[in-house]
Amino acid sequence: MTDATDSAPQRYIAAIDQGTTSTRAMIFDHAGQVVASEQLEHRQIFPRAGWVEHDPIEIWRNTRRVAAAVLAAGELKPHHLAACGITNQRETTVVWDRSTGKPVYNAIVWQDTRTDRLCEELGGDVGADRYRERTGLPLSTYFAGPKVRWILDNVDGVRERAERGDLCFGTMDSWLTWNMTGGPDGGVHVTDVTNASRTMLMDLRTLDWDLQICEELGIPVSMLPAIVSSSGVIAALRTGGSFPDVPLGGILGDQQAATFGQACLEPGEAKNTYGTGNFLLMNTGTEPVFSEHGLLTTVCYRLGDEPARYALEGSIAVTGSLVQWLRDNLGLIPTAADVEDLAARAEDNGGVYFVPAFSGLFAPRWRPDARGVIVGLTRYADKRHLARAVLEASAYQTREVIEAMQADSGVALTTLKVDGGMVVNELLMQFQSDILDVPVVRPVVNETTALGAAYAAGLAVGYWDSPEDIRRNWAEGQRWSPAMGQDERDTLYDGWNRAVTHSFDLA
Ligand SMILES: Nc1ncnc2c1ncn2[C@@H]1O[C@H](COP(=O)(O)OP(=O)(O)O)[C@@H](O)[C@H]1O
Ligand SMILES: O=P(O)(O)OC[C@H](O)CO
Repeated sequence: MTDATDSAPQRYIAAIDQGTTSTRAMIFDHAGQVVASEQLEHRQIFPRAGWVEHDPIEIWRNTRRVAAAVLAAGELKPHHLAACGITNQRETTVVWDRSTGKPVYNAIVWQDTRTDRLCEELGGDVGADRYRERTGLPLSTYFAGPKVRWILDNVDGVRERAERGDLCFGTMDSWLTWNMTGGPDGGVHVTDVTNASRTMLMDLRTLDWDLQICEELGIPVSMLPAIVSSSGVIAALRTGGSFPDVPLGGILGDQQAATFGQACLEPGEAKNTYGTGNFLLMNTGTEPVFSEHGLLTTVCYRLGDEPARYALEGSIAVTGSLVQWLRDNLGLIPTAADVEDLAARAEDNGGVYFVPAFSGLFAPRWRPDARGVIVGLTRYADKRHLARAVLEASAYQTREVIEAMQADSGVALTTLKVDGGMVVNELLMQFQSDILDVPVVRPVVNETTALGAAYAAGLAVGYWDSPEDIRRNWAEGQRWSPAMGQDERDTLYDGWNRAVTHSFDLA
């Protein structure tokens, strides 16, 4: 349908990128260029050490606001949108009442470690590796299943309501999809295969819920969403919303969306996203590859009825959020971006290393007993060196994951494609290239997470013809090449590895 007042209306694709730090709404054109973008941060709630929560109502309100604002920013109307996609922070868990839409508890965020004891008990019962063989995931506080169990066990009356069929569980994609397609008035309760693959409840081969694991975790199947492909029209968005009657054509976990948006379409192609955490994913094709070096096996994406594509993933819990900690907890920088100038005022880290094991250590070491440490301090060290150590921590953790990925895949990385909020930091990108000794490449369109969701949605409605359009639209924006001597590289990385050992056994 075109509005008679429009002159040659170009149709566009919208994407909602609901991340750990903020929620964005973006609009893309056929070339994959950003037409408009709006973003709102939400509260990070820390009820006690190791607990991290978000308010689902605040996130839903922010989603509505940025969706309305992005149309206005682009001077567009909803009928200009051919489709909308959703991408989201993964594993973060919401349980809500299907008749009122009211969450029974805050969202428990993927960084939260309150389920550590439950994971120990589950591991003791059946052995941690049993979950990995079926779900591709190690038993860890990171994943949604144990978080659902915590809510059922610890929020009064919730288990009874769940067993009556009154409650819905979902990750952020489900929560937003349900609300955006009508909520209590007909909202659809779905999740896509990539998000389902982060719950520790889905069988990687059948792409369906593993009823035995659901039973072991005491999670009623009635509260689980239906699992859908990452690309395919799911429903029309609610008539009274910001994008009325626009087809919802794609859903992907944000790291899978970034992998898709970076055109990692063939086995061996990989990207690293520098966001609240860092997430390195390598496409491994239509067969899951199981890691021997501490990486996850996950669904990369599934387009319509095609065979799913799988990925090896290295998940790092704390990278960009360490910069937030420097800003919010220590007050050393007014904005996240200021960390670069502060770090640049020191020529090196002065021997200081910061191991940000705030949620334990994820890939490749998986040490839930670890906690954050700063080592190597002398009277010489000051806030400049601390800022540098904060940035270097992202680069060292990324090198650990890449070494594991190369060992698992047998594929030596020749260049690292990067994206996410931290990659505007040129000092970090140069250091990353130095410490890896490979070039680091940032695309012209850095918002590859939202772009990946837009591509999934656009493919579902024929706005783009094939994923090859993604490859054609991908363009190199900036490249950093190694400029560090091998001796310095080895000295720094040895210092990091020694520092990490001091973070163990502190939980
Ligand atoms: N110039 C910068 N240097 C380093 N970190 C930055 C910079 N700008 C933003 N960040 C960090 O990037 C993160 C936000 O990145 P983003 O990809 O939007 O996160 P998410 O998708 O997890 O919400 C924040 O943790 C912030 O501290
Ligand atoms: O919100 P991001 O971009 O940091 O991504 C968080 C991941 O999805 C957690 O698995």
